[in-house]
Amino acid sequence: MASGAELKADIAEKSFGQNTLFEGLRIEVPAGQVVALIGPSGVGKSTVLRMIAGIDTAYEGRILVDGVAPSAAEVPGFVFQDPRLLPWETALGNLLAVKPDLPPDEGRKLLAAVGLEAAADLRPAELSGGMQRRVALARALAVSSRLLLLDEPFVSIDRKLAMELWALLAGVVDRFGPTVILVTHDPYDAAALADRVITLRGRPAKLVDDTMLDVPRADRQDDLVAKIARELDAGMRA
Ligand SMILES: Nc1ncnc2c1ncn2[C@@H]1O[C@H](COP(=O)(O)OP(=O)(O)OP(=O)(O)O)[C@@H](O)[C@H]1O
Repeated sequence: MASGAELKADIAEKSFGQNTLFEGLRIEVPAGQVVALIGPSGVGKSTVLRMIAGIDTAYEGRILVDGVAPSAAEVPGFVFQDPRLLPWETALGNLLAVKPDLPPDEGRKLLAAVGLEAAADLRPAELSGGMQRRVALARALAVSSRLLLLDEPFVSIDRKLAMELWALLAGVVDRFGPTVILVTHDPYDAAALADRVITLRGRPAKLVDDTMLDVPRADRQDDLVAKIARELDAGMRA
């Protein structure tokens, strides 16, 4: 199994005009860790992801992915709030669109890993919303199984579907071992999935909490997830 990427972010300053989002924010993530980055809307979570991905380079400081700048590192897999699939491509075609050299058999295996072996040749309009989100996850894995950046992938879906997707993502993590940064404002996502939860708050945003969740993911029953989520929520608001 390929190991996940190692991340080191030392952001001296990140501003949009007069709006200083970060001043002295340091986050280090060892290979293969699943980190949930939580905090209120507008605190700067998505901006952190864009900087790690090398999409946003307008900051002072240094981000290293496996010891090199994001622009020189392997492109990460990105999952957005909405699946953003190409409507004219099949599920498999959507994987090949971002990774043209992916052998189709490998693409089918990735789709099978997210439970879509029978849907590889269907177009997005023929897929349910949950299935489209699975394709988006398989597409991210097609790009990289070493670093997955997930930006609110469970937002605006009901809890039942979110729980299905949590289980799916947990399976992907167990199988492929990527480093994952999961941005969410919902502490339930973090409680269900993360090894570690980092809470950001304020403007400029500070790292106000950094907690390891010691109970293995597979052993977190619903009531424990709810309890951890309540504690995280209280910490986010404190
Ligand atoms: N391209 C941009 N130009 C100017 N301001 C921006 C830009 N991108 C983000 N911001 C501002 O930076 C702040 C943080 O935005 P960001 O999207 O990173 O927050 P977030 O924590 O991910 O919020 P949400 O949970 O609502 O997505 C916000 O005040 C936003 O308006």
